[in-house]
Amino acid sequence: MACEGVTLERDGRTVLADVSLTIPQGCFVGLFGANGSGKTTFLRALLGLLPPTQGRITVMGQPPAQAACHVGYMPQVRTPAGASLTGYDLLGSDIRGDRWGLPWLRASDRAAIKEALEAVDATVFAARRLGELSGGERQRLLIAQALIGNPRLLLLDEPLASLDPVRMRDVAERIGTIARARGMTVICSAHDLNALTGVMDSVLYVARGHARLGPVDEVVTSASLSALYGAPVEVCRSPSGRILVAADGL
Ligand SMILES: Nc1ncnc2c1ncn2[C@@H]1O[C@H](COP(=O)(O)OP(=O)(O)OP(=O)(O)O)[C@@H](O)[C@H]1O
Repeated sequence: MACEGVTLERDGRTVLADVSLTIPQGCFVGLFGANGSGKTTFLRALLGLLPPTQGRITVMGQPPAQAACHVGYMPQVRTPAGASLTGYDLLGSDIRGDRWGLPWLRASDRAAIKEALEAVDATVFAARRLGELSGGERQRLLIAQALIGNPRLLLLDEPLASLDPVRMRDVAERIGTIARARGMTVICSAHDLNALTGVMDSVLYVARGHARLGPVDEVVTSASLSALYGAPVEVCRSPSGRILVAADGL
């Protein structure tokens, strides 16, 4: 996907200004930035839900709305269907767009559901009602839902929120594995950089209306982030490789 001179506004206020970047197919990008910096706004623009006020976005060479059938999306505000539905109902209704559920699905649809559930290790609770699952378990089902249909571009808005640290790492690695196997591009917003290190190829940082895309070692440095934020940002690495980004307001 590519952005050329893209400006995005919400309610007449500029959120991102004159952003130009290219994400090659198959790249796993971690999307970071403070609250309100424009991560969700950017993802919605890639879905074709928010047209740029300036510039051009292309997804697989097409305008976003035309490419939407190749895009899987897990929104940040998650309101899964009724609490009495099971995970299988959730994923099945997504494929069929109706209320009939798994028994009416084709064998290929069932295989797609099985693969998506296995990808996030959610098979074991997929037959239980959504209302009886923990927040993290429901979250894994929603990631599975976004994987259905074999998207070429997967947009995940804070999929790791409310997962415990071990599960966070596990889910991130599972998404990375399936993305590599399918050659799928992933843009995954998160607040903890360390949850995605080793999985992501690049980081995309957004701040003050600007965006910076590149390898972790180039973008996540004190100099680069201080320039992006327009204020001192300190980046430290622990002996084990964990990255700490510290600044007022981050
Ligand atoms: N529906 C909306 N109408 C008007 N303004 C909005 C709307 N949604 C978001 N905004 C504004 O757009 C800006 C960017 O919000 P956005 O949700 O993209 O940030 P974010 O980086 O995803 O934040 P967070 O980390 O808190 O989820 C914020 O100033 C926010 O108040």
